[in-house]
Parts: sequence; structure tokens; C-alpha cells
Amino acid sequence: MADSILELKSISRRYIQGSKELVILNNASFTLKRGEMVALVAPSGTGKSTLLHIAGLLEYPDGGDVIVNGQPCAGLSDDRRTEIRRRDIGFVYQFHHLLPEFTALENVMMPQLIAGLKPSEARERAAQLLNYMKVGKRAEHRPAELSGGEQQRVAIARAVANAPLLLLADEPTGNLDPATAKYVFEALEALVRQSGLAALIATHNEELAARMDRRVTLRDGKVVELSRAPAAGASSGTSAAASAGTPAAAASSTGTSSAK
Ligand SMILES: Nc1ncnc2c1ncn2[C@@H]1O[C@H](COP(=O)(O)OP(=O)(O)OP(=O)(O)O)[C@@H](O)[C@H]1O
Repeated sequence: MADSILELKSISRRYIQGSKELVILNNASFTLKRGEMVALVAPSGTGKSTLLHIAGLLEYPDGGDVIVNGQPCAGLSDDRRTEIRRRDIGFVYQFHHLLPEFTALENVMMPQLIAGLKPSEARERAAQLLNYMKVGKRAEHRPAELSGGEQQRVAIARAVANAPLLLLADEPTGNLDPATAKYVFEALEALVRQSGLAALIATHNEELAARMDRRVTLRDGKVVELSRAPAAGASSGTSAAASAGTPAAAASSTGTSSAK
């Protein structure tokens, strides 16, 4: 397993808007190590979502490369990119994007079933994750029957269902009131810290950003370090497969975690 879970190397991305070319990312480089939790704090419209989508292999850059757990992704087929994304990357959005016709439990089972896990194992793992996110009692409810904070906690459980190495979150608490945002963030933080995941989290919430190991911003299309706090989770030596008793460890023991 590589020490750097995510490396962005000289990423460029331009958009054409009418007759104008907007340079959003301009040789942007960034490295996220195992166990690191990094806040991406930047004004609206500067390219946070663009960066996260490129890092999550959901969008292609115009130039540069994304390296996930040592694997350079430029030039890979769409199928191979999808495989890496499903196995190694979890994504949380500002809006939950849960499937409305399925229960919370089924939503968390879904990625595991797609990955080929047996339904009984996927169910057990999903129930465990929902309990961990303190939303276990709502397992049989559909998204419309859940509060915004509960929906986001289910969405976080779903994002880590296949024990990814990397969690990318695009303003995961941006749609919640301050108290709920704090509660949801604390659940997310506990999950990240205990499983040894690497996480890059875009947020406008300075209080939550200050709790992470590092804060970066986007300036002139580049990733720039804002400050460095003591990296509480960065050097613990834990890994998604190694921390006994955590949801991630449970996943690796059920075989959803690949040889990472
Ligand atoms: N598909 C697209 N075509 C043209 N322009 C785009 C496209 N996607 C994004 N943009 C532009 O690129 C810029 C960066 O967008 P992006 O969504 O990455 O910003 P952001 O920092 O995440 O903003 P917010 O905090 O408001 O979500 C914006 O000016 C946006 O209008």
C-alpha cells in the first residue's frame, strides 16, 4: 500500500463559458497521506467541487495526473477508473443523494452488493455502519422519513461501505443547521480517525476546518497550504484494514477490502 493515498500532479482544468475560457485549476498539485484529514476551504466558485470530482475520478483533468494509492490514472480505461473509484474512493455530497425508494439499510447495502458481497454480509456490515453513525434505529426508514442530519449520516455510512482508502466530501454539512452540522461532522471525524482513512473535505465552516490536520485553499488555480496543526491522525500507523473493531476492519474481514 502506498504512503500517499492521493496525489494530484499538475492538474489543469478549464471550462469554456460562452466566448470566455475559465482556468479553474492551473498546475494544481496536492498530496494526501494515509490517515490524514484535510480541509479544503475556499470561496464559492474557485473550483473545490471541480478538484474533488477530478480527485474522485468522476471528471477528467485537461492535464496532469491523479494517483490513487500509487496507481497513476491518466490513460486508464473508463472501466478501470470505475473499478478504482468503487474500490478505493468514497464520496459524500452536500445533498445526500440516497436512493429514495430504498431504506437506509438498503442504501448502505447497495455498493457492497455491486462489489459482489453476499446479501447477508452486506446487511450485517450496513447495520453495523448505521449503528456506528448513530442512525441504526432508522435503518428501515426511507430517506424522506429521515431528518437532514440523519440522511447525511446514512450517506456517510454508504460512502465507506466498501472500506475505501480515500474519502472525498463536498460540503457534507453545508446543508445543515450549525448544531446538526457539528454532530454529523463529529460522527464523520470519528469514523475517519478510527478507520485510518485519508479524507479531503471541502467546507465553508471554519470551526470544523480547524479540527482537521491541515487546511488548504485554492488560489489562482493552485492548492495552497493555509496552516498546519499537529496531525492527530496522520502518524498513528492505523490503516483501513488494521484497526481492529472499527467498521473498516469489519469490512476487510468480510472481504470487501481489496489487497491494498
Ligand atoms: N461544466 C462546467 N462548465 C462551465 N463552467 C463550469 C462547469 N463546472 C463548473 N464551472 C465553473 O467553474 C467554477 C468552479 O466551479 P466549482 O463548482 O468547482 O466551484 P466551488 O468552489 O465548488 O463552488 P461552491 O463553493 O459554490 O460549490 C465556477 O465558476 C463554475 O461556474
